[in-house]
Amino acid sequence: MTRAFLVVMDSVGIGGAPDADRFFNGDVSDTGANTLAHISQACAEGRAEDGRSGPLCLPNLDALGLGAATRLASGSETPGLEVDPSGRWGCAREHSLGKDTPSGHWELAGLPVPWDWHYFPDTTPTFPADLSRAAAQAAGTDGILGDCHASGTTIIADLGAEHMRTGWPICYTSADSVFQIAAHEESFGLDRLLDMCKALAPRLHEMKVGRVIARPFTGSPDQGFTRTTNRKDFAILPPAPVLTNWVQDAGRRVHAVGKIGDVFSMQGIDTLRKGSDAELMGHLSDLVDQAEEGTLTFANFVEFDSLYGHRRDISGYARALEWFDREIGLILNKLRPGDLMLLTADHGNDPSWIGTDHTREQAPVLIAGQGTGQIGAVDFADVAASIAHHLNIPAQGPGKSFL
Ligand SMILES: O=P(O)(O)O[C@H]1O[C@H](CO)[C@@H](O)[C@H]1O
Ligand SMILES: [Mn+2]
Ligand SMILES: [Mn+2]
Repeated sequence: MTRAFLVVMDSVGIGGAPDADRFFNGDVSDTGANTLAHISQACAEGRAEDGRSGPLCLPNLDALGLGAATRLASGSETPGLEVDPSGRWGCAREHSLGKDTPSGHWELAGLPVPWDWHYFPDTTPTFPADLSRAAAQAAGTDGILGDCHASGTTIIADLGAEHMRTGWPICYTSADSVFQIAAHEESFGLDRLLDMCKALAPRLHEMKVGRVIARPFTGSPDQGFTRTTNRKDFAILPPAPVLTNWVQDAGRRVHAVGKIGDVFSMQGIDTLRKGSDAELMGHLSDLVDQAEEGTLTFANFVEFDSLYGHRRDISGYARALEWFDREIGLILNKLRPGDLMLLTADHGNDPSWIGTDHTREQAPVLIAGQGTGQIGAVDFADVAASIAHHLNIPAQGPGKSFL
């Protein structure tokens, strides 16, 4: 028996999506977006010097094949990431029609999304009137604030004071299929916000809106407002069994780390560990020490995306990558013979790109513990099939093992 560790570096895309021209940030298509390559180029050119300096330094990820995978996916230069890989490596493309977290994770788990998500138009108001009324009713207020496309940090800066004065929840969306509700943890109440999201979720899921997301924040008009880590996503249930179910159905256990619990609505998950990315790294390290033979550990590190990609903060994204590289190096050293650790991403979020939304890109596939060599260009669903193959359990869906 062996163990598998599937680690999603949220939004660490490597460019080259063949269908990028069908995805947009505002009016601009995602053709040419490349999260990793553009960060490495900015670092090499001295354009990412805030809290760090010089060329992007990712020796552990590059040794696994990150630079090589980026060049394979997109042909882009990756200054600073130039070694010959000693891991198994390749790039993966997504087929689902969304470029968000559920689409990416479900497809990596073997289930390309079989429907078109519902998106709200980039108009104000963005929500149909009956939905806004239902949201106000769920909050017990006379109305809602926002009702538009927005960046989550900008909208609480703009509307946080009015929210505290009126008590009305701030409802907004993005280029993703999401209904987000921001509310103050104390003045509005965290439990009340979570109850409101839970009450609205079935109606939105019925419309094929992928997620209702609680976005609690703290602070004051004088001091400014800050989001807390009590974010919670209420996602549509996957419509068919996914990797986590396959593993459980074979009598094995599944350990989830981070937002994996929310993304799969806890389907097929035995244990869940949450926290900041720094805390999640500790949980992943503990699981490498303790996870039982035959188990799957499935982790997501979200802060690349939430703190830096959406905020278009190149230096911050580079710092996060360099931190992750140092930490994962320590964990890779602890893998046991036969273990597999596969690092990948669910979509891109190029911090040098226009707008604040995700970017359609290919994902890296970096495999530790299973020898050296190129796996080439594969599909997201092949990741699930390969992990099932490694664990010696039956797979479902369209994926084919590259191991
Ligand atoms: O700007 P914030 O609130 O971080 O929102 C971002 O987070 C959402 C869910 O991951 C995305 O759809 C994007 O809009
Ligand atoms: Mn994501
Ligand atoms: Mn995101």
